[in-house]
Amino acid sequence: MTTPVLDVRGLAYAYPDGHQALFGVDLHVHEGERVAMLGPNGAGKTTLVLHLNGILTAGAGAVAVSGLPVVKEHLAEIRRRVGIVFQDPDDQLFLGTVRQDVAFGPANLGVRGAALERRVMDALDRVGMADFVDRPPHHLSFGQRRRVAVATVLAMEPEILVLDEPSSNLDPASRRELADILRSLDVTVLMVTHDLPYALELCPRSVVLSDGAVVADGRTFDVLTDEPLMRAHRLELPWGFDPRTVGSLPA
Ligand SMILES: Nc1ncnc2c1ncn2[C@@H]1O[C@H](COP(=O)(O)OP(=O)(O)OP(=O)(O)O)[C@@H](O)[C@H]1O
Repeated sequence: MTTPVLDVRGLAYAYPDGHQALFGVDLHVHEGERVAMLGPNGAGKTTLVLHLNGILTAGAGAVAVSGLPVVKEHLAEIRRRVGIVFQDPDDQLFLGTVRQDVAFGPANLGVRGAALERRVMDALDRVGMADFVDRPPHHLSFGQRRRVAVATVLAMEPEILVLDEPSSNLDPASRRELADILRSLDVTVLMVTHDLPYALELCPRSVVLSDGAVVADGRTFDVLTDEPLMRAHRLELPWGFDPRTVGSLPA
């Protein structure tokens, strides 16, 4: 078996106020997988994500990315390997033009000149935003800003792309277009979402986190059709949506 791109073992974490948010989480994601992380509000999904690039430090257990432990001395390399797209694109776009925002990360890694411009244009091409390179991000629509936020992360050439609620606040066409983009990327994906049809459409595998622990890990179709599991962990399909009539991706 190859080394997982993402290897989370026995991860436990309590916030400084004493609230225990994670209890011994295990999660292994291999190269090229697209995995959805599902779970009710307060399950610990964001807390887990914040451990993946060292924003939070494990209380117990360990996280490694392609074999490299997420610890203080490796943070710069870990942050190159793990690209996190946060729910609000405005957390990631703060410069005057789309070009500057997408160039920011690779420029910090020392990429310069034509190589930097290539990285920027490649990343924008992959999200269909190359025509917007000279525009101020704050003049773009929310959906366009989310795509640029994805490009800022792709420009770092990460080994794993972590997305927090990628479909939230998108209109149906933008939601579908982003799904097409995510499917076309040749990168390992971990996607936190409450949008269960999106998980089914994009991710062959889903992990369910509830009360800080993994309670299911398997084919998305199997998870979404396990009614007792769904009920026990407050997961609800949209009214009228039946995974059986949509089919599923191969595991
Ligand atoms: N800074 C904090 N200090 C104390 N407790 C916190 C803090 N941030 C989150 N928590 C608690 O930790 C638990 C897990 O929160 P987390 O944000 O990871 O859940 P989540 O699964 O991402 O939820 P959601 O689906 O609502 O985004 C919750 O009970 C939450 O109240």
